[in-house]
Amino acid sequence: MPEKKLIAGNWKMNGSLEANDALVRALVAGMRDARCDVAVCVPAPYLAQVQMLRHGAKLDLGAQDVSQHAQGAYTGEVSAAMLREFGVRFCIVGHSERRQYHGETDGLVAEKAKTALAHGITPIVCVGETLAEREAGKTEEVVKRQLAAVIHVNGHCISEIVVAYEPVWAIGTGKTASPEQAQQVHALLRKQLAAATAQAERVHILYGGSMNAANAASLLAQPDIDGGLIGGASLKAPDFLQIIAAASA
Ligand SMILES: O=C(CO)COP(=O)(O)O
Repeated sequence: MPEKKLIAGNWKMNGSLEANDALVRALVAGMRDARCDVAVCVPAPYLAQVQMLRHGAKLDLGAQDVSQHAQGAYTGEVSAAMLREFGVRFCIVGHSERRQYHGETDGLVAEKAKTALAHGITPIVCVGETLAEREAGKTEEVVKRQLAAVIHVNGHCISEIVVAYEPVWAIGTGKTASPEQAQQVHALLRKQLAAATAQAERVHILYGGSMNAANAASLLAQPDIDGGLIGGASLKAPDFLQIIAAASA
C-alpha cells in the first residue's frame, strides 16, 4: 500500500465564497498534524479562491472534471491546462454522477484521465456498481470494465492514477459498504492494476460512498483501502478533520 493515505473531499456543486472561506481556513488550521495527504476538489469557479486560501498549507487542490480536449470551440468546458494554471494537482474523472447525468462513457473517462496525466494532473478515476448491478452479481464485471478502459488507454503511466471505488448505492444515501465489502472490491482492483504495472502497490485506491467521521477508521483499516473520496462529510470541517485524523493514525 502507498506510504501515506489520501483523503480527498469532493464538494460537488456546493459552496459559496463565504462558506468556502470558513471551511478552508478551518481545515488549514486543523490539519497541521495530518500524516496523510489531503485534497479538496472544488467547483471550477472557486479554484482561484481556494488556491489563495490554501497558500503554504499541505492542502492540495483538485477539480471535479476536465475536458478531454486541449482547447477550442467546446462551450462550457474547462481544459487541463487551465486547471494547471490554478495549481490543481488532482482531478476527479468519471464520477458516477457524470456517468449518470452527463452520459459519460468508459471511453470518454479514459480520454479524460489521459488528458489529465499529460498535463501533470493526477486523475482520480471513479468506478462503482449500481444497486441493480450489485444485486445481479455484476459488481466485479462492472468495476473491472470501468478500470480496464483507463488502463488500456493510459498504458505505461497507469501507476500515476488514483482509483476511487464508489458503489453508486452508497453515495449520498447514508448506506456505506461494509469494510469487508469494500476491501473485497479494492483487492480485485489492486489485482487488475498489478497485471498492468509493477507499481500497483503504490497506487492509491480510495473508498467513497457515505464515508464519515464514525465509519472512516474501520474502512481505512482494510489493507487495500488507501484513503477516501468524501462528499457530504467534506463540507463540514469538524467531520472532515476527524476523517483526516483517522487516516493519520
Ligand atoms: O460521491 C462521493 C464522493 O465523490 C461520495 O459522496 P457522499 O460522501 O456524500 O456519499
